[in-house]
Amino acid sequence: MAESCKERRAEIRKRLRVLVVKVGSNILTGADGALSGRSFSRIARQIRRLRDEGVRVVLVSSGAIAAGRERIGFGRRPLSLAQKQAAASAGQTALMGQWEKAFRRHGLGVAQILLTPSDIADRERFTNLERTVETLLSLGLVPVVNENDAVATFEIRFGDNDRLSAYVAGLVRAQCLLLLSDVDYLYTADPRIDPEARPLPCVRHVNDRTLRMAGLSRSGLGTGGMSSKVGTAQWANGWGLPVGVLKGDLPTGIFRFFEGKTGTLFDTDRSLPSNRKIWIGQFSVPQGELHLDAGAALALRSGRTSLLGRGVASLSGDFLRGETILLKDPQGTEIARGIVRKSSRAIVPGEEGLLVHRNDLVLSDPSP
Ligand SMILES: Nc1ncnc2c1ncn2[C@@H]1O[C@H](COP(=O)(O)OP(=O)(O)O)[C@@H](O)[C@H]1O
Ligand SMILES: N[C@@H](CCC(=O)OP(=O)(O)O)C(=O)O
Repeated sequence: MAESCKERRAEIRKRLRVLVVKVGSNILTGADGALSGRSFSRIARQIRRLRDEGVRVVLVSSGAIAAGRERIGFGRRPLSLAQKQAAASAGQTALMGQWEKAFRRHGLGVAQILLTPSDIADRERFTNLERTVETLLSLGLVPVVNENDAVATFEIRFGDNDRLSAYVAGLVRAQCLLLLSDVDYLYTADPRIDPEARPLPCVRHVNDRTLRMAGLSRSGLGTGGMSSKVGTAQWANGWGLPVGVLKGDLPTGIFRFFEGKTGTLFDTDRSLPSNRKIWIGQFSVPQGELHLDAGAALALRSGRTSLLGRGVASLSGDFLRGETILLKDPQGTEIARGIVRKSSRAIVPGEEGLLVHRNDLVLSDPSP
């Protein structure tokens, strides 16, 4: 492995205070599809060690649907959405039971959190959630997060836990996200299909080529496949979060990852913003737009000024004070996102007054 990649992992490890670990369904189940204790206990042991070394860990665990299939007797046959949701509901208790047992052996308690995208998009729910997770961590518990599959619909769902885990990492402002899978690296092609595929220890800029390597295939019980891990890494790297993909059922895999001995590091040279800025820039759903004049657009791009009403030429959408809006230049290009201090009804374009404070502004990436 190139020295710089190894050094980066050591650096991330040194700065690590909060880590999010996501565990895929495949490593939590045996060949028969039933939950199998081995990975649970290996992961719990490593998390205990991390905790002893001062790292707070939030777990995102898949496996509810796999566990529910077994419980209900669905086997491996394709399921309708309603059947999957029923399986998730029945399986979630079995899944938590396994985590509870595994962590108890190491003197740690667990706490369950089930999320839907609206819990993240709404500022108040997001901050409540943040407080809850923070309290759980300071009480020494391990939060175990999963999607609330029972209520999620096709339109309103994270879709897979790779993406959910990046949201959780933003929520707790983790310095790293680890995706534990049944494969030890991102390879140049799916290693189950192409025996010539080479492992990639370090990826610096995820691009279309990287996304193509992951293809569309996925293993037995997984939902997202490697492509959802690579897509998640691309998104998370974009706002400053390094992401690792590694094999999850090894006794000391997490430590070996940070020693540079296994796994792929999707690295970024951006520094991690505050979680408020992560929320504004990535997680919130903009409710409207302010169209700026050329002077205001230029000033805003410097990233150091607040937006005053006199720089606004027009607006669109129906938004409330405290919601997120897009700020666009006269050509219609998005410059930034920010939390607005007045509702759309109270704004008169061109009129004096603070509309978005610079602390509530996040500059958007210039389009490539
Ligand atoms: N380029 C690739 N490198 C590594 N694994 C790949 C690649 N392309 C496809 N895969 C497949 O992705 C699978 C992991 O994704 P997935 O089944 O969703 O697991 P999980 O349950 O851990 O989320 C691997 O088992 C592997 O066969
Ligand atoms: N919420 C689902 C997990 C969906 C999912 O992303 O699964 P995986 O690809 O195994 O991480 C469950 O608990 O079964």
